[in-house]
Amino acid sequence: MEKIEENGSTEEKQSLKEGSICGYNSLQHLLSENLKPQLYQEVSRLLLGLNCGKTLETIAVPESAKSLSSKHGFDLQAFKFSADKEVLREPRVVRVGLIQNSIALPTTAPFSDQKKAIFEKLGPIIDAAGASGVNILCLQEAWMMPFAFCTREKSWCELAEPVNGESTKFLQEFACKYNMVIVSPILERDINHGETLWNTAVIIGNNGNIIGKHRKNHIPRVGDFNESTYYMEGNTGHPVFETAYGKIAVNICYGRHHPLNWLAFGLNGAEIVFNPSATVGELSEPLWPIEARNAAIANSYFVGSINRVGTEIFPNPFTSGDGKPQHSDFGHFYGSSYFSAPDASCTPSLSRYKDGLMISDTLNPKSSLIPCYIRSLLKFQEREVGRSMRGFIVQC
Ligand SMILES: NC(=O)NCCC(=O)O
Repeated sequence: MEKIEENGSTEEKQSLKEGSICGYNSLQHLLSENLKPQLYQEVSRLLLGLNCGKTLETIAVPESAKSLSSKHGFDLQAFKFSADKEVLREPRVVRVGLIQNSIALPTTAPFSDQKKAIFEKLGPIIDAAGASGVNILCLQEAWMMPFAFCTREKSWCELAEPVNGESTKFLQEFACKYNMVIVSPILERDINHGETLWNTAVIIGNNGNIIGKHRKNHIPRVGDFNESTYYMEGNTGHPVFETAYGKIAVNICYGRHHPLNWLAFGLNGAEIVFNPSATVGELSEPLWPIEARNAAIANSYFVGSINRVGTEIFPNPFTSGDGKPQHSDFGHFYGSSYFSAPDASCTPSLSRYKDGLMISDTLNPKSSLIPCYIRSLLKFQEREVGRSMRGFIVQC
């Protein structure tokens, strides 16, 4: 996107409207457009780290994925984390995808139309992931609905679905078509237990089978994020799911602020942990590039962080008991999805305001040649902390 005119106030208004940073779609874009190439390289080295001593390599995606991205206007980026080759084992490369998206219709549209429009919008992005050979794909938190929890209105509960509901069925087709594991974070209605609502990630296997589910461990009660009106604190512990491509776990949104969540998933053997989120600039943007990346370093696994995009405006203004005037939106969901690796390197982030697909090749993080920054600490954690915690952890 072109930078808009130098006039501060016009720039500011435009940025607020679309969610850009002064006209740029990401911090990396802002820096690359304004710094001399050599300076940008240095800043990038410090901001994103180096993988095997080098800037992270990009990978080629097929023309069909590129044309889906330009036709449907979503950001598409693809990278490859490397490691030294082992002599006795082939590398186990897992191609992972993250999707961020805005809602597709105004929140005043009939619920069924809203959901259908999100399905339609996601189809081409999932197709691009499939065409690019993605093995494991993760969507954003509560991807099948607007993030209505701020409103505290009961009607939005209607959008909740059973684990094997409409959204799962929609994704099962893609899982089969592309032999792809899909992590689908939804608002769950537990029809077998009094219709209790949960914030749940459904793990769909590469044959379209349901491998399992994980329910969000920690509910935010911060400003507009009073989500406890809608769903319960999860009761699934810290499961790790054995998929055809590797062991994965899901630390849903607010759970990323709690180091023990990350540790527990690591102790249970996760190789890749996803953090599907819905979070806004004012609240968490300075934390966003730090927490997941730190978790990858501290626990020696890869992390895929996903945040939704856009500003969602609700029909009835609401307050959140925080003394602030009533308002009709949460703020801007700033996207910026990215991957982090155990050696402290990370990808640039996706756009701050556009839908996007981030692809990255990861390697078996337990391989002795993955440049983990603190491998010995992980061993210590497994031995000392694991001994005392294992009893509490639900193993899949
Ligand atoms: N959905 C959710 O857990 N939001 C929390 C926002 C944050 O802490 O970044």
